Amino acid sequence: MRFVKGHGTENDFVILPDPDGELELSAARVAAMCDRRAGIGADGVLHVMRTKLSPEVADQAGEAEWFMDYRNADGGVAEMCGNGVRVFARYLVDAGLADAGEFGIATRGGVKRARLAETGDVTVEMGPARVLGDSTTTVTGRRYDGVHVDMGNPHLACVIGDPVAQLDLTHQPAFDPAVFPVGVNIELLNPVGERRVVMRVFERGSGETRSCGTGAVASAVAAARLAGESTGTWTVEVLGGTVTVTLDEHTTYLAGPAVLVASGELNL
Ligand SMILES: N[C@@H](CCC[C@H](N)C(=O)O)C(=O)O
Repeated sequence: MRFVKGHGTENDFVILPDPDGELELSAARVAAMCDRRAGIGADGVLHVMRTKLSPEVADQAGEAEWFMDYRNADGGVAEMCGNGVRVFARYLVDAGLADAGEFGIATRGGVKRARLAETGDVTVEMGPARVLGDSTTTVTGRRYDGVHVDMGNPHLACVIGDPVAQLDLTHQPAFDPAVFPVGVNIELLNPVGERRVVMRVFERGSGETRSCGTGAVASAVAAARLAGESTGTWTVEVLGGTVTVTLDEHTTYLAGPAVLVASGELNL
């Protein structure tokens, strides 16, 4: 079967075009594709299906022809992926499945509108960031306070005093399963200037990744709260580059590069 490989600030994905939903995408198959030694290697899979043929999101078909069925590297299903939507939009336009400009993409977290700029950047309206309270995480024995932010998927965004560059994120940071019964994506961040933060992330289902779009929005929300702000544009530096997050009163936007790097035939 045909695949494309792409990334958004080095959050990388295997894209699987399957318009009519013929592919049996088991968790084991996804995990095998995402394996960085025995497979193609990726943080997740973007399964491309027609919205109207996907019962989970068929109600979004009037606003979005294509459904981004997102899977984490461990094979688990996720509601949303911010960098994934940006790469998915780039793929749809390159494959001739959508016209450049603005269009909707169906996700388990609702329809997201994407816009491609001539520079190659893709901006996505991510919808409102819902702040649901506070919680904590523990990384190598140190406890950090954070904000629980729902971006369609769950986040705990922690503004910390320690430099994030020095953190060991090779193991799952501890979190409160009563607050996050289906797991959580954990962001750790330092403010480094006017509306500018450095972020690292440990993603549910993938481990530490080099970027996370929904996590960048959650981080901007946490940093803005600390600064006593609720709107504005924030620059989020991640290991794989830089993304821009705009918070307005009713919604949020994520912008940054989205590139396709390879395509080929997958031996199932
Ligand atoms: N990297 C993504 C988020 C992918 C899903 C996440 N791991 C989850 O399980 O919620 C992004 O760019 O937002």
